[in-house]
Amino acid sequence: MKTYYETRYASSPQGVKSYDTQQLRDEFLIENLMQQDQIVLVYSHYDRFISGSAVPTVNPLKLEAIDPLKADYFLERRELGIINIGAEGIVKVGDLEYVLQHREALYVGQGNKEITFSSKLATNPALFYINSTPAHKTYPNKKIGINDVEVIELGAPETANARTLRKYIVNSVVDVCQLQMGMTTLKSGSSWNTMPAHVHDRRMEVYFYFEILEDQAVCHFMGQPQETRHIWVANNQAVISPPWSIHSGSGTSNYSFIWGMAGENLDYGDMDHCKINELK
Ligand SMILES: O=C(O)C(=O)C[C@H](O)C(=O)CO
Ligand SMILES: [Zn+2]
Repeated sequence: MKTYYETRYASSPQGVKSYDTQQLRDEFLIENLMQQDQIVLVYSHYDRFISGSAVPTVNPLKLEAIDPLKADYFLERRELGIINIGAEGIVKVGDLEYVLQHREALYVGQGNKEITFSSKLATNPALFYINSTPAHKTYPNKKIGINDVEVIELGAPETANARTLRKYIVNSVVDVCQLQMGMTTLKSGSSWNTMPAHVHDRRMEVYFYFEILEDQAVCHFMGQPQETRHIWVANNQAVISPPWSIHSGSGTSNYSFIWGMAGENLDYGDMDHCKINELK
């Protein structure tokens, strides 16, 4: 089977208070991304956000509609964002081919029927990370190269949170219905992402962690600001963040992550920041 999918339902903050470690992981952690020769998709009931991956080697992989969509094709009522974190790959949309190098992205608008993923070299494949959200309108497809992104430097070495944030799929770079995607890379010696932490009840978010060194991990924090929980995350794993939850992490070494979100608005800056010394 080339496409594997699973569904995750929404949890209330009250319910999550009593979750044990395994239940937290079952509900919010996505452990099986970046499987060779497979498309893996996780359909979340938070804003009907899909997170997934495609790792083609010898043969191309076709993005097919999954049963929860009850659609004739995947993008019938959806838009798609793709970021390649592997070697050179090609995304074919209808008759058009988009070559994506390492850390390049593609936005694909609603209504495109045929999407296939392939790698230039089967021995050194592309690693496509995928996010998709419901869409009401078709916007043009757009490749986003490393020079097209908006770059922000955040944090400081003194507070162990110096990092570079790159906005790939935001409405100042590409027209979208509701999807936003970007990448954040921690500077050497810094460990904390998204600290000070925030919530945005208007949008859910998914963090996909990569470039975590072997034998290292990131401790991801979630939950309401005064009722936090943690989930240990390994390389190429993602965490679903409900709209009511903080999403922040501290690594035992350097790492990067791709954030993707959707919901009520396209305002990246719409966040309620939490006071660090008031977190519980
Ligand atoms: O390091 C950060 O700070 C982030 O990457 C924050 C995310 O972009 C985010 O949570 C946007 O809402
Ligand atoms: Zn956020």
